[in-house]
Amino acid sequence: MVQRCPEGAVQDLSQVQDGHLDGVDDICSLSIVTEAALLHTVRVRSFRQQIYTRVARILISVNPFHSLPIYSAKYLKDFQDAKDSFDLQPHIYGTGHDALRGLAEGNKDQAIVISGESGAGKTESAKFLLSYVAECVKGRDLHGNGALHGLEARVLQTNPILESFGNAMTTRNANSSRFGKWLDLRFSQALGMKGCQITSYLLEVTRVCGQSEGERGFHIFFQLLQASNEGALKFLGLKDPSSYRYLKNSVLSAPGIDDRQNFADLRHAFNLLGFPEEEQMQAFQILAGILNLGNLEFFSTEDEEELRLEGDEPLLAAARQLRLPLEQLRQGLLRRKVVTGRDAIETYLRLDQARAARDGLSRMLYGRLFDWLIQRMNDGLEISNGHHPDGKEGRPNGTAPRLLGILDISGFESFATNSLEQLLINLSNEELQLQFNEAVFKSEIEDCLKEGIDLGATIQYEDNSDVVALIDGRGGMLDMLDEELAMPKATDATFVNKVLKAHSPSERLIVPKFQGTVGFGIQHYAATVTYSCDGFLEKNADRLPLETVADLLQASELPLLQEIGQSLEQAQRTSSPQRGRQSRSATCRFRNSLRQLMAKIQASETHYVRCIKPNAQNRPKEFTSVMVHEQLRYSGVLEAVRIRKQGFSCRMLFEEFLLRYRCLTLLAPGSSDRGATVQKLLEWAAEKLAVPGLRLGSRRSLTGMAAN
Ligand SMILES: Nc1ncnc2c1ncn2[C@@H]1O[C@H](COP(=O)(O)OP(=O)(O)OP(=O)(O)O)[C@@H](O)[C@H]1O
Repeated sequence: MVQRCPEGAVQDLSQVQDGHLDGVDDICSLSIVTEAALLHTVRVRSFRQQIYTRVARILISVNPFHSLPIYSAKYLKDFQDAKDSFDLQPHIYGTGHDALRGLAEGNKDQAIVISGESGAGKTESAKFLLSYVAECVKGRDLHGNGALHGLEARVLQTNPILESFGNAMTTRNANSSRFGKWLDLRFSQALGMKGCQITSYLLEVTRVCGQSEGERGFHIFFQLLQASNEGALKFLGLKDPSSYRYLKNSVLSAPGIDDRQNFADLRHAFNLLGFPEEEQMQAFQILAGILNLGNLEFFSTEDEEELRLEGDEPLLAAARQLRLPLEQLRQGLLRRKVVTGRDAIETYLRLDQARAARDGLSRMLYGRLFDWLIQRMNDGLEISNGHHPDGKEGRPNGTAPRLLGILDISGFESFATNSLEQLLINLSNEELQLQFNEAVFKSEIEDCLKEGIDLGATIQYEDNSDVVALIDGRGGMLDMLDEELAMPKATDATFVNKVLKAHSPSERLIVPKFQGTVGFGIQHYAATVTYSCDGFLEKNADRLPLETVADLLQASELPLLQEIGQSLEQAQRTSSPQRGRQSRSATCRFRNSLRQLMAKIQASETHYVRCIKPNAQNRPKEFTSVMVHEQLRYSGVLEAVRIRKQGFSCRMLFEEFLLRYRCLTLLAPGSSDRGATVQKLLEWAAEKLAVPGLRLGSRRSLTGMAAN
C-alpha cells in the first residue's frame, strides 16, 4: 500500500530500518532509535503476546487483559537462576531480579516505580513483583532461628486487605485501586526478609458517599453485605445494597470480582496477619455504622428554627453499630456552637450543613479505618532490629536493613473536570518525572562513560522543575492555598485571583479566557490540564465533620473508635499554634508525605515499570496506537528516547559495524584489530564524507545525532 504524505511533513518522517519492524526485546539495541520504532516495536510484541519491552533500564508492560502462562514456577526459576536479567526476555521478574541483585551487590537501596493510567496493570505488576521477591528470599532467615518464618507469606496477605478496603469498580477498571501505595521491604544482609511497611497516598474517600454512573463503592461494602446474611455477621443487621443511600446508585456486581470469595480471602488474610476476631468485628461494625449514617435525613421545622431527623431508625442503627451514646450522636449531628464575643451559644445547623456533616463523618470514619488497618499491618510486619522506622539511616557498618521500595501510583490524569485531587496526583507525577529524567540522563552519561566517552554538556533533558515550583515551591499555588485558610473572607475565587496575579508571568500557568472562571490551566510535562478550583478551600481545610467528633468517638464502646477519637484530640492539641490550620491542611499533609517519598526514591537506585493500557475497552488483542503513543509520552519513555537521540542514538557493536560497512574496508584498509579497523573507517568517513559526530567506544562504534 502506498501512503501519501503532505510535502511539508516529509522532513518529520523517520527512516525505517529492518530492526524497527522486528519487535526487538530492547529498544536500545536498535542502531537508530525513534518514537515510531518504539511504538511499532511495542505493538508488534504485544500481538506476539510479548507484553514486556525494555528501554534500557525501563520496562514497558502492555496489559494483555487475559492471563498468560509467563508467571509459572518455570519462569520464576529461570529468573532466579539467571546471572543477568538481560540474558532473558524482558519480564517483570527481570525487574525484580535486577533490584534484588542491586541489593545484594551494591551499597544502595533499591526502588521500583510502577506507573500508568487506571487499568494499565500497575497493581498486577506490583503483585507479580512481590511474589517474585518473596519467592526468591523465602527462608533466607537472618539468624537461622526460624524467627522470620512466614513473613514473606504475611507480606503477600496484605493484598486482599488493601484491595477490599482500597479498591472499587470504576468505568475504567473493575478492580481499581483508589489510593497510591509504597511498600518498603526490608532485608537483612543475607537478603532475608525482615519487615515491610506500607504507606498509602490519597485514598479516594469521596467514593464512600457516592459514585459516578457505572461505578461502585469500595468492594468491602459489597463483600460485607453478602457475608452478613449468614453466620457470625448476622448481628450487623445489614440489608441489600438498595437499602443504603451510599450504595443504591452503585452497580451491584463488578465483572470478574467474586465478592463472596474475596471476603473469605480477606478473613483469611486478617487471621494470618494476626488481627484478633474482636478487631475484625469492630472494623465491620464501623462499616455497618457508616452505611446507616448515610441513611440519616434531616428537615427544618416550619419556622426554620430547628433542625430534626426524619425518623430515628437510621440513627438508632448507626448508634448501635458504632456503640455511640444516642443523644450525643444526635446533638452532634444537629447542633453547633457559635461564639459571639465572650458568649457561646448553641444553634442548629442549616439543612445543607447537616448533610455535609453526616457525609463528612462517614468519610472521616472510613479514611481513619483505612489508616488504622495499614498501621496494624505495619505493626505486625515490622521485625525490629534497632533501625529507624522511616528508613532514614544509612548503612555505614553494613548492619542496617537493605530497603527495596515498590511504588504503585496513579499516572498523570487529565479528565473533563479536574480538581484538587488531580492537581496533587499530577504534582506527584511531575516530581517523579523530574527524578526520572535526571536518572535517565545520568544513566545515558554513565553508559557512554563505560564506552570511554564523556558526553559532557552535549545532552539536555526537559526540565520540569518550573512546574514543580509553580505548584509546590515557596510561594507557589499550594502555599497560597494554605494561606487562604487564615483569611476569614477567603473563597475559591480569591485564591484563583491571587494565583493568577502572582504567577501569570509563568509560561506554565494558563490564564482562563473568560473572566470570572474559578480555575486555571497548567502546562504539565505531559499535557496542559485545566483545573476547576471550586471547592479547593473546603477540601484543603479538611475540617472535622462535627465540632464534637473527638469527644463523641471517645465516648464509643468500641476501642477502635476510642483510639480514633484520641488521635483526633491529640492532633487538635499538637497542631502548631503559629501555622494553625495550615499545618493540618490536606495539601500540607500530602506534600510532607510526597517529600518523604521522593527522598527515599532519590536515595535509591531506581527501576521503572511503565504500564500501558492498549485499548479503552479492556479487551485482549486490541491495540489502539494513538492511545498507546499518548501513554508512552505521559510516562516519559519518549523523553528517554529523545535524551538518547541527543547523545549517541546510533550504536553498533564493532562486528555489526564491520558487517554492514564491509565494502568500505577497501577504501580505508584497516588492521586485523577490529577496533582499529573501525577507528580507521570512522576517520575516513569523517574526512571524506564529512560525517560529523562519529565516535569510537571501547566495544561499540557510536554515531552522534548529527550523523543520523
Ligand atoms: N500481566 C497481566 N496479565 C493478565 N491480566 C492482567 C495483567 N495486568 C493486568 N491485567 C488485567 O487488567 C486488570 C487491571 O489491572 P490493574 O488493576 O493492575 O490496573 P491498575 O493500573 O492498577 O489500575 P488502577 O490504577 O485503576 O488501580 C486486572 O484486573 C487484570 O484483569
